[in-house]
Amino acid sequence: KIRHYKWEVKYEYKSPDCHKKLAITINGGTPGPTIIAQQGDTVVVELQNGLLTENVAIHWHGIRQIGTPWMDGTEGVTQCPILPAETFVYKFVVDRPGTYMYHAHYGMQREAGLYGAIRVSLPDGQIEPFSYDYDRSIILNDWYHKSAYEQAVGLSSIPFVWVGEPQSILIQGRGKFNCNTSGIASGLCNATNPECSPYVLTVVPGKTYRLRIGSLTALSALSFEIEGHNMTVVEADGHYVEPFVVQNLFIYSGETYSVLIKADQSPSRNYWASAKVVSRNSSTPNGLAILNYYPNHPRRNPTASPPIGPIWNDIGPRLAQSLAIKARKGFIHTPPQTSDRVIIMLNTQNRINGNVRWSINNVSFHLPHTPYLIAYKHNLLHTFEQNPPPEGYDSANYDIFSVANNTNATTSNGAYRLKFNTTVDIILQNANTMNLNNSETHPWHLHGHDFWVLGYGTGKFNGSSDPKRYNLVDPIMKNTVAVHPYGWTALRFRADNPGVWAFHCHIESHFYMGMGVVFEEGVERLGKLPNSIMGCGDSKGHHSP
Ligand SMILES: O=C1O[C@H]([C@@H](O)CO)C(O)=C1O
Repeated sequence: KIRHYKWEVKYEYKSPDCHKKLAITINGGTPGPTIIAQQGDTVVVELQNGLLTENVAIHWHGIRQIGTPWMDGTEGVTQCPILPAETFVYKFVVDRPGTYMYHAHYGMQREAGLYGAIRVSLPDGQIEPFSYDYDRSIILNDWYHKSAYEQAVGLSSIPFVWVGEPQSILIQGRGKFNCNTSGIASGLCNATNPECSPYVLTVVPGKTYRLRIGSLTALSALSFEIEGHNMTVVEADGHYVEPFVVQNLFIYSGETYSVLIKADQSPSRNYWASAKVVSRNSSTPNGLAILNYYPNHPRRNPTASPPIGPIWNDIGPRLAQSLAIKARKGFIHTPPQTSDRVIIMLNTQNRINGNVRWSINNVSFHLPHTPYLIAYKHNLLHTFEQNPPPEGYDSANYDIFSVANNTNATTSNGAYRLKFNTTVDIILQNANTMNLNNSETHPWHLHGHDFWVLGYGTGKFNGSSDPKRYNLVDPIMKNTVAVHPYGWTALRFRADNPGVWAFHCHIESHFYMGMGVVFEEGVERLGKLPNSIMGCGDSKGHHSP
């Protein structure tokens, strides 16, 4: 089946947390429309750029784009940006059931509100390996009052201006900023605006709900919980999870989960759902929504106070949850038992030419003006640096626990070229930031593939002993995974999808500050590129014959 959507993207005044802001909307909304499709369907999105003076590009997060790498929506990697007043047609197949998302992938536009959910159901006649009565989705986000543009300029200025903690946490596009905060001009914040009334999930007592939860936060790692209700985790990034029960779900930007919730508490009242910032010492108030037990009034506040949530700096339970996520029995994709190449990626914060940047093996990434996909396919290799980034770092002499100088750090747009159909291991190694005793959580997202999560560890990865502890039996496959503070995460994937693919920290400001890399694989196998992705940089006039 073809699922056809017509979207207009434009700026509008919105008050998702009661505070008025220019937000980027799709057909008038943020979040935008949910794409609902069935496995094997073709999704067609006719996107009209109604922003007056800004380009745009939309990435279909978690969709592998097999055979359509030019539809990945990553500006500078897979396409030229879409100019104002132009229409670009995205067309791709959703080949796996599960919970996915879409969002802007140009500059820092995602955090202006350009995002939404994709839900892919099983083909007719097939059933999920778990049962539920109703299917619902929410996206968690954090929200800033400053524009994405102002933030981006601050991040690349000298002196550096950090974006700081978000003003609000949004649950399905709704949050609550305290309008009585000093310094808020009158008329800018209205606590009774219906746009910022909390999101309400109405449940029928006794029924079981599949709640699909995605996070597209710009910065925050979150803990999500529903007062008095356990959640059974059954899906992660489109893959079935061997079920386990949690009271709170840790979720990092770019991840999706499905949890089962049974409405088995007293039906005499409503309950709070809460999303709290963890991993950063944040002053952002928890995002709140209402679990409404029918027939209580949906707007009646729960009688109890909202759950407080876990302590922000306790890594233990977050690591424990990461380790608990395994592929579901009967749905295990066994990984290749060995790999052809191992790339170790040291994640550091550095100062380069006076700018605060993030680097991988001391190389901070920046996007070229000619998208890589076009450059490789049309042999425009002069458009980016041909020197590939390093395969590792001097681990014997590097102390990940101290503030390092990294005076040799540079910026580059060189790419890793992967031999087609080989197996690649990536070890993401975390380290101290430029601040004493500080290491952050980074959710890394890979375009075009799902990877196996082979293991996590604390401290420095040991290349001879740690691989012996890899889970090669039932590892989960994901497209986004957390690297915990001072820890490492090991991934494995098959370079079997011809194209050029970004791999980056999903924190919007961190990618903007250079925290990413690009992989090329099998571009020579691709047919002619569509003309619609061309037109910028040296791809001008390079229309396919
Ligand atoms: O990239 C970042 O910069 C700040 C801080 O390290 C410097 O102000 C921060 O918390 C980040 O995640």
